[in-house]
Formats: sequence, structure tokens, C-alpha cells
Amino acid sequence: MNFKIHDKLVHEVESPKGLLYRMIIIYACCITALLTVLALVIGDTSRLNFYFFINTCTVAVMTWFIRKSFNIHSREAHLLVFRISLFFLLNSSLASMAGGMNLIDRDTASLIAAILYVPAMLMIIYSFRKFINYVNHNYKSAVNLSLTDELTGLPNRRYLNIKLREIENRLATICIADIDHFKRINDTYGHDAGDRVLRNTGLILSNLASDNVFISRSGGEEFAIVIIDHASAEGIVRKIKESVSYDCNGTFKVSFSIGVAIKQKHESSSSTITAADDALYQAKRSGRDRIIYASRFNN
Ligand SMILES: Nc1nc2c(ncn2[C@@H]2O[C@H](COP(=O)(O)OP(=O)(O)OP(=O)(O)O)[C@@H](O)[C@H]2O)c(=O)[nH]1
Repeated sequence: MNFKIHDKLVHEVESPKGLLYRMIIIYACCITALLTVLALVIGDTSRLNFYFFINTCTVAVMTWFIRKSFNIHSREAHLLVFRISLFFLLNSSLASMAGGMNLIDRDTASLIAAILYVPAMLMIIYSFRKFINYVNHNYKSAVNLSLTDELTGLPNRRYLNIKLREIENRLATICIADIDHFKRINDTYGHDAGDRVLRNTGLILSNLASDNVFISRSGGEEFAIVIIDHASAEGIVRKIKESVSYDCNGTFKVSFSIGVAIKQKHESSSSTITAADDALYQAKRSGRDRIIYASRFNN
């Protein structure tokens, strides 16, 4: 299978194509060399001082940054804006260098440097803001993907574990719902039919989820439901069971067995899950297609 998983948001190109960035390096080197030669030949050599050294270093750093930015592979427009802003900054430094060496009038040099510097900074601010949005957007997508079950679109087991940690000190009702004889559906009507049942169940369940009702696919044909601080949990469980039990075009019937356990504030989520699992096991043992509450429910 030919697929590639990218593990970076922004890629550094191993062998950069195109000569543009090389041309900028050559341009920066040539202009710096030209300014130095002009200063030596027609200018005041006393100007080749610390100020000159600082400017040369700035130009070298700018050129290095431009080279790095051209080595980054991204089709995002803000990267182009960033590259242009770096080029403006480079020229701003070169103008200031020429002014410092008295090769052009200092006021003119300062004006050119300022004119280039202002749009460069605005473009850097713009591209930085866009870059942050780009990173945040991709981060959100990655988090959503890691917490969502691909087949049903419901929260997955990882998300369920996060939810269980969140409700550690809260009163909640936890249900484990399992499709009855799902293997038979797969074996008789094919794996695709089984997948369709799971997708359809996911669709129905996602419509029943709310701020207080968290519904996830915890594995295979099993769904975990967490009802938080809800007085009418019993009614919700019944409604969920009724909604997901249906007749599939007259060919087969989809039914669920559900085990329910109440989590008291001081109880751990994991012990409640175990109690709900035991209740589910009883529901399966006693004929399936039913809701069984863990004995602690009545305590
Ligand atoms: N189509 C499909 N089948 C799956 C998926 N995940 C798990 N299964 C199947 O689900 C079936 C679960 O079978 P069992 O654990 O024996 O449970 P069951 O047949 O529902 O029987 P009971 O739970 O006792 O009613 C297995 O055949 C798995 O291969 C999936 O994503 N898609």
C-alpha cells in the first residue's frame, strides 16, 4: 500500500528545488561585497568599524533566515508573505549599512531603511498570526482525530478514559451497551453489513449525546454511556435502548443489552465500569435485549 504519514506540520525540504533562495544569498553577498569595496575605494575607510561589523552580521543572519525559510515546504500563503518580509528586512539592513558607510546620504539611507522596515514588520506580524492559526487548526484536527472513532464518528475509548477521569469526584450513571449476536450479523450478512449497523448506531447515538450525556464507542460492538449528575438517568437509558433497537429492512433485528451502574461521588470510575460490565454480562446471560442495573443501583 502506497501511503505516507506526515509527522510534521511544516516540512523542511531535503533538497530544495529552484534557484530563488540561492539567488537571494548571492544577491546579499554581492551587495555586501560591493558596499565594502565602495567604502574601501571611494568611501571613508574609518567607517569600516564596529557599526559595519554589526550590520554585516545582521545581513548574514537575515540571509541565513531566508535560506532556512526557502528550505521549508508549505503551500500556505503566509509563508510567502514571511519570505517577502525577510527580503524587505534584508534590504533595510543593506540600506542602513550603506548610509552608515557614507556611501549614500544618511537621511536617504534612513528613509529607505524605514520604508522597507515598516511593511516588513507588518508582514511578519501578519504571517506570524496566520502561522499560529495554522498550527492551532492542525493541532485541533489532530486532537479530534485521536479522540474520535473512525467508523461511527463517536468519541473513542481514549476520550472515554479522559471523561472517566473528569467525573472521578462526581455522581454519574455509567452504561455499557452491546449489540446482541453481532457476530451472527457479520457472519450471515457480511462485515460490511456489520459496519453499516455500527455506523447507523453511531448516528443515532450521536443525536442523543448532550453536555450531560457522553456516548462513546468503547470497542468492537460495545458503547459506553456516561450520564452526569442526571436525575432522570433511568429514562435516558430507556430512550437510548429504544432508539438503537430497530429492524433492518426486514432482514434482521438489531437489539442491545445494556448494563448500568451508578457511580457515587466517592467511588472510582473503574469500579463502576466493572459493575456495569457485570450487569451487561447478566443481561446477556438472561436472554439479551434488556437493561440490567448493577445491584448497587438500589442501595
Ligand atoms: N463489522 C464489524 N465487526 C466488528 C467490528 N469490531 C468487532 N467486530 C465483530 O464483532 C463480533 C463480536 O462478537 P462477540 O464478541 O462474539 O459478540 P456477539 O456475537 O455480539 O455476541 P453477544 O455479545 O454475546 O450477543 C466479532 O465477530 C467481531 O469480529 C467492526 O468494527 N466491524
